[in-house]
Amino acid sequence: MSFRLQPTPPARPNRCQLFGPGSNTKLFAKMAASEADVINLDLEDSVAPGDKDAARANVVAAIDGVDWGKKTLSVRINSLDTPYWYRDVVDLLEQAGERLDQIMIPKVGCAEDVYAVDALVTAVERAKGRAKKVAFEVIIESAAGIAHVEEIAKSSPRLEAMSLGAADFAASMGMQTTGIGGTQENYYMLHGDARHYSDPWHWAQAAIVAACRAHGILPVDGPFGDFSDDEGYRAQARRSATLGMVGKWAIHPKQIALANEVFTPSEEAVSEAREILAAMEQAKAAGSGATVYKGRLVDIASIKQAEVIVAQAELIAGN
Ligand SMILES: C[C@@H](C(=O)SCCNC(=O)CCNC(=O)[C@H](O)C(C)(C)COP(=O)(O)OP(=O)(O)OC[C@H]1O[C@@H](n2cnc3c(N)ncnc32)[C@H](O)[C@@H]1OP(=O)(O)O)[C@H](O)C(=O)O
Ligand SMILES: [Mg+2]
Repeated sequence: MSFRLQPTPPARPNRCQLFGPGSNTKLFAKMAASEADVINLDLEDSVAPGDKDAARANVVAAIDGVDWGKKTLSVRINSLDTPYWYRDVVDLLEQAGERLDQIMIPKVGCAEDVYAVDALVTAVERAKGRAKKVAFEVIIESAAGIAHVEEIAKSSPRLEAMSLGAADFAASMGMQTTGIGGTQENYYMLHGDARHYSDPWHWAQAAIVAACRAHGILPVDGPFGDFSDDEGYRAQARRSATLGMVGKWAIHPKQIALANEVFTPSEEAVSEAREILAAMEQAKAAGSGATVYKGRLVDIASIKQAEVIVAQAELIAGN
């Protein structure tokens, strides 16, 4: 470990972020009753330009009018290249109560984007005497966003989470696809006659995870558009979890259980992690820094790996 210790991310469950358009009030109670850890009420791309004002008013009313239980409640504002975002921020913080936990800033391209929202949020919070500081989450979904991912990750003490937005990211990168996440038919290696599919999202996800882990932010995988494809969602989510992401978006209620399943460590994984910790306790008592567990090496680094699994399980069990 560096002399500068790796900061700890917020200790709250973030296995599934369920989205719903702010213009569709019929969904709000269903979202609140769901098993998602985080709710994202959307003012951005799922809301048509003509519905922006009504959606904003719906969301302001729903923040206090709906019982969101223990969920993290987040509102996605419009991006900084639109005329809508400042009104989103001002109305949310002037008119909604303190139940609002988080603002999601989409299409962040540089640290200054977050700085601008922070300045406005801070001014309105002070003017209104709001006791609770609202947190931020950002979406990396452009070439600029991924190029500046580390400076974005350290852009504000309000920042708690960062997601990959596969659709806008693909468009910004000029990728030849209309799919939102998942396997891409033309992204393969040929070995003889066999096609071996690679993951075109992998490098961006890995960059996000590294930036987040370096700065104490939760890395989250974004949407998977084909909500009729459970196995495709599961496979994408498993890759994300293996890389170090803590959760994934759901754009349909079908996807909530899938996310919760993948991002909750299995009983088997937790008991194996506890066995590794016990084996290392014995090794340490015997004056050794390494031992053999089920025929494989475990050492002091294995303690930290096992602690990640146990900590994830305890965090979820405690909520
Ligand atoms: C890609 C970029 C993004 O911006 S993703 C995030 C923004 N998108 C959204 O917020 C879309 C959210 N989803 C929906 O609006 C809908 O799910 C839908 C339009 C995709 C489908 O709705 P539909 O009603 O047709 O679906 P049904 O199968 O009939 O619904 C069954 C049942 O579930 C209820 N339902 C539907 N959606 C939700 C929801 N989001 N939350 C809670 N409940 C929901 C529905 O009302 C039905 O209920 P019932 O009638 O059975 O009581 C990204 O930025 C990028 O760039 O990548
Ligand atoms: Mg987007």
